[in-house]
Amino acid sequence: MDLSKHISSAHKTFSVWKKLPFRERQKFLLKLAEVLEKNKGRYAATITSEMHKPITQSIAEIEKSAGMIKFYATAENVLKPEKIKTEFTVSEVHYDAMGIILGVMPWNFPFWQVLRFAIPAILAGNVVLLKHASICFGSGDEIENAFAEAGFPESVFQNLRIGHDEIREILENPLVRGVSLTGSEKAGGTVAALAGKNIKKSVLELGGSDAFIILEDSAFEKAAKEGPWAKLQNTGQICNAAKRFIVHEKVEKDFVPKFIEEYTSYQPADPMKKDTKLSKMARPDLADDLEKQYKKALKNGAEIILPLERISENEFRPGIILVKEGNPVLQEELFGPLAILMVGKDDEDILKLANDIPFGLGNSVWTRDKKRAQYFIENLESGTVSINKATSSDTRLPFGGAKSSGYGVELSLHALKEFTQIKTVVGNI
Ligand SMILES: O=CCCCC(=O)O
Repeated sequence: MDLSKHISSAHKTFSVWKKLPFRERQKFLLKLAEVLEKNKGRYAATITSEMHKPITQSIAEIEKSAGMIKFYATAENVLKPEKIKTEFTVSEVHYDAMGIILGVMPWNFPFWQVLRFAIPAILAGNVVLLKHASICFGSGDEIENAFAEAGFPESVFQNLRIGHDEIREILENPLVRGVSLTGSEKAGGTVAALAGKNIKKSVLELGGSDAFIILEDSAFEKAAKEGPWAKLQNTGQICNAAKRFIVHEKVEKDFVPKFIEEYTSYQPADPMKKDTKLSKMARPDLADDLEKQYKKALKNGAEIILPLERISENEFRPGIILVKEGNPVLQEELFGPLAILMVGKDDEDILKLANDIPFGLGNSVWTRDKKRAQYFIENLESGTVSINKATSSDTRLPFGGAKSSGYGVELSLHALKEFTQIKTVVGNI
């Protein structure tokens, strides 16, 4: 592929797009949201055929994406110049568009992840190149076509059917000013190093192993109902899924049977059927990795609560293991239908278990006691803390990670500033 052709076309468009007023750019977004709503059945079928997500979850992904686009289409312009009081007649902060931004995006939410990065970047006046996961090139094409159908100028958004090797060439091009990556820690480190070498801004949204903490004073029946969904939607392949269920020892006996009952209602089935809640994993090699982690956990003392049963090359009956501190599997992300259960003796112990991992995306705490909730809010090391609800992203609120889960912010009005150049204007005129 002639990358320079795509980059120069993007650059040409950038010089016009960045000059359009914020409100004019927003009008294109409203049309894009309409296109998504109109074509949602087709887009959802593409997602499911490419990465096997149950069809109702693919539809929900398109609906959530359309809602997010509408949020930005009607958002306050937080990028207008800010006046600062000084002794000068003019002192202002401007937020200038940066240029071409590359998105390196994963297969687990083939529309949502791409759009939640691209929309605020584009609304801020940038243009976008996409390197999608190779199993989701069809979704990438659909997104590019959706921009065209909504009437965006050509090359505001381009899907490049390229491999990892071309990322270097793109980031070395001086017209490309930044990169946003959602994916593994390994991919994030590699791409961020390339960006750093070329002095380009990067935003990283990486893995997680979030805790779902159930204290003895909580509405634990509700937690037992929501917990399995928090773990198993998208067949457990979500960065901010609840991956470790840390239960207070005083409620273990009440919580665990209810949790297992709900958990076993998730069994793999045809992803195209409307009542399917769990499906195949995206690729057989990912199922191999999960099975290896399962075996490693057991070898290091984990106990089986529910066995992880492989029933085809990329399909499992979901499993649960009871894991104790020190098991090396706790330092890894389990990206699939295998949950970890841990038991803590008091709040301090539970907090220690929750934080003792390399990641920090979105922990969830269940308690009726405001003081105890406050203790966890202040001390959990993660980008999000959810109280008495499962963690999930919300367009209106910032989304990002702590520690090895990444850096930078997506969603909310904060994301609008991620790919802007702050320009200080000061003096007398
Ligand atoms: O893998 C990360 C997916 C994020 C899903 C969400 O936005 O809730």
